[in-house]
Amino acid sequence: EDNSQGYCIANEQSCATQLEEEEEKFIFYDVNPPEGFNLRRDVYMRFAIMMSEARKQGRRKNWNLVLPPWYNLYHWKTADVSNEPLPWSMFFDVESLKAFAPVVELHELFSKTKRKHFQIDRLYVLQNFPNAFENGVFDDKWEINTHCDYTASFWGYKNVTVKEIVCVKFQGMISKLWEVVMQSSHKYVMFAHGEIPLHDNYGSKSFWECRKSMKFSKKLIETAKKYISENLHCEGDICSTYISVHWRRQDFARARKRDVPSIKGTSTQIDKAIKKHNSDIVDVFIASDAQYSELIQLENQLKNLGYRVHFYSPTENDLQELRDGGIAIVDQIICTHAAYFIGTHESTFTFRIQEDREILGFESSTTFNRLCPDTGRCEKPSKWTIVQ
Ligand SMILES: C[C@@H]1O[C@H](OP(=O)(O)OP(=O)(O)OC[C@H]2O[C@@H](n3cnc4c(=O)[nH]c(N)nc43)[C@H](O)[C@@H]2O)[C@@H](O)[C@H](O)[C@@H]1O
Repeated sequence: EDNSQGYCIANEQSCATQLEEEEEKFIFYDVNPPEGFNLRRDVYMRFAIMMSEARKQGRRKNWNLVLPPWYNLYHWKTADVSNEPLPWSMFFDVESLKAFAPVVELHELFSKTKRKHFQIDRLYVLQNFPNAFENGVFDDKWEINTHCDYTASFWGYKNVTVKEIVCVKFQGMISKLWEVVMQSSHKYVMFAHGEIPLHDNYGSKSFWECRKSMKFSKKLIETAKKYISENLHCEGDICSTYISVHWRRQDFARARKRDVPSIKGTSTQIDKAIKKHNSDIVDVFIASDAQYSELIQLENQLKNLGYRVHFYSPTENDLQELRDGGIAIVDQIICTHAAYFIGTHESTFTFRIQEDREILGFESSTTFNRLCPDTGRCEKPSKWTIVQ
């Protein structure tokens, strides 16, 4: 450092450039490939809060978080939509994210550095400790693991590589990750398995501030609002005209039979909930990943009970423009504005809808409701209410 300062005095122009370069550092992260979109949103929040809390404390002001492009998500199955890495602006209002934490899109960084080939200095591969409760306690801790085997992939970019890979066993709060970051003076540091570090304070004031900053893109909001206005006859944020259901099927219907109802059980529960909440409601909006044949069965059963059933069915054009990820968000926004919402047990897709309803100010009894299995126990959903 002394040397570089000496150089700076001798040559002011490069001094400025050099210091500026030294100031800006970047954290990249990635998430376990099979994880879905809505868990990834929570992982983002952990990193964004880590950055913003450090800044609030007047520390690490030169560090920025690189938003990992959305690439090749397991649940995005529309085959004929081209499979390229998507920026966050496809789904979110990035200016709003930036107002909460120092984040940058990967393509912004590419254009800033003007390089054809981008090399990350060090990649830390996070791993779980084999025994989280060693000696009966869950301590926050980390340690370098010399047994390390990892094939890195960088959101589909062939021109991104890494100089050095280090495996780190990690458990505990994400703020502890700064200790790992500060191991070196590198400029570009990446974490794989970003889902391993936990929130410092789940449900705290800064949690909700970050959550509020995760506004969806204008395009997605407009698409959902147009659908609500045309099909569900509501113009405002808090609609009284329809109820919404997130009916998660696929792997949930196969592997979580004890948590989810049959198709018949679903229609019976929806009918019961409407009668209890407001028997004047006839419009039911269903968001689902179910197969077409299952949707038709549910629709017929609800029709027989006297309801009008609505699904958001994108046109080919919508699908090309919004992609699977955007279509799912439109479903979520429509669910968010309903008079009453029923979700699926332990689905992060449902959790994100519940959070948005908290932000809009719905009565929590209209939000924290779930579909129960046809028989057996049905635990009430946890109420993660907003902290202002
Ligand atoms: C058991 C776990 O469940 C986790 O799912 P869970 O939390 O529901 O929620 P997500 O993590 O978002 O993953 C489910 C994905 O399935 C699609 N999907 C689910 N429900 C709907 C819907 O109502 N409408 C539309 N359009 N799409 C839907 C969507 O792509 C969504 O991101 C998975 O991420 C994990 O990989 C694992 O399978």
